[in-house]
Amino acid sequence: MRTPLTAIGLMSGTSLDGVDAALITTDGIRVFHHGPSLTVPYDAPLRARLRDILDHAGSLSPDDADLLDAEQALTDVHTQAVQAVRAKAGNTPVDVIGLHGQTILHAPGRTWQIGNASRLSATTDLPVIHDFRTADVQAGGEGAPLAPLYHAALLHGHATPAAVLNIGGVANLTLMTKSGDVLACDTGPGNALLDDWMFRHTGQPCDFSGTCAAQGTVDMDCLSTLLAHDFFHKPPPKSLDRLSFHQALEQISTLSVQDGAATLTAFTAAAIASTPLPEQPLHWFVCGGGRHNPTLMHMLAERLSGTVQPVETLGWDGDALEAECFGFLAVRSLRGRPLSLPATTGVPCPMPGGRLTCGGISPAGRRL
Ligand SMILES: Nc1ncnc2c1ncn2[C@@H]1O[C@H](COP(=O)(O)OP(=O)(O)OP(=O)(O)O)[C@@H](O)[C@H]1O
Ligand SMILES: CC(=O)N[C@H]1[C@@H]2OC[C@@H](O2)[C@@H](O)[C@@H]1O[C@H](C)C(=O)O
Repeated sequence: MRTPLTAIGLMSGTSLDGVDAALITTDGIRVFHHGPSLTVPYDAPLRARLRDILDHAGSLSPDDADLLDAEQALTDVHTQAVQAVRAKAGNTPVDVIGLHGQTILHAPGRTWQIGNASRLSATTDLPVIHDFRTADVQAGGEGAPLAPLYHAALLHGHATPAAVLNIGGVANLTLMTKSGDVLACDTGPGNALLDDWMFRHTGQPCDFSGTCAAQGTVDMDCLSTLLAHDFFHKPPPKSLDRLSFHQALEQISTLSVQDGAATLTAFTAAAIASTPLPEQPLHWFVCGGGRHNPTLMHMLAERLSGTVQPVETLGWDGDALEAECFGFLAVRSLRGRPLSLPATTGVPCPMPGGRLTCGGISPAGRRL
């Protein structure tokens, strides 16, 4: 075992709701301590700017002035998150930051996360590992999902086959088989389509507690149309962009707000349940914001053969898991360990990744 390091992981997810930060102590194989975590929400103007960038990322140049300005604002929220976690942890020494950044585009052969590692390093006086996905994509992988090796580290010693299911803006799963193999993929939409539907029809950011969907009826014809998307004909490993299902809201546009919410919730659940897996999990452990939606959790339990429970039943924090993951991956990156495997991203061989940036700080004397 190599010396454990203390890392702060930072994740700005596809829901664009804010940056999650979490502190962990790990050697990149096992996790020795889960420290505090928190979310710093984006204010409405930053959220709107990020949404606009995401909608136009395909035509943006990396030196676009508005893009760089938004990136700076985004980075400064990340700095606040690091300072807040450090304060919450009693200013315990931290070795490294893992900065995922905000994905603004994800397509075959190209993945783009914004967030200025050099500025973050300078403002926090810490080394930063960032750009986690590029090496995988350049080697021919999907570049996502990257959480599986973290999920597998946490599942170590638990009954298998078991799955960890993250329902964020997009949903992704990790299966650990009976023999301990790890395989993974994005499964389809998570909450993002439902969020967009609710915002369009009610001005609310999401279907709080699934109450709107619970009042509606799933339109089976619309659901079949949604499930006919090409993505569901591809075998895993596979990954998605937040906008991959952008036509869905038009495809259900004639439905009432309640029936639309019910149909989109069923779409997320049915997409997960239809993912082809070599073994059916005995247990599904759910993390990400979707586990706060009882209508979605109920629809999942109806469609899956194993038990469906939030990851809190294992003592994990389902709102901090992705941020923790990028602290874990930062330590793996420093140690040259793979971040992805052929069965998690389709990369031809186990692939290290991430880049170290020390923006003006001296790495001397740091125990990396
Ligand atoms: N109380 C709640 N009731 C219903 N839905 C909720 C609730 N709390 C959170 N959510 C849903 O969870 C979403 C946020 O989930 P999460 O923070 O896991 O996403 P993310 O990390 O941004 O996404 P990704 O994992 O795709 O990067 C919200 O946008 C909302 O749809
Ligand atoms: C390209 C990108 O940012 N993908 C995210 C997104 O959000 C969920 C799902 O789609 C997953 O593939 C990934 O995030 C997690 C942290 C991952 O890489 O495992």
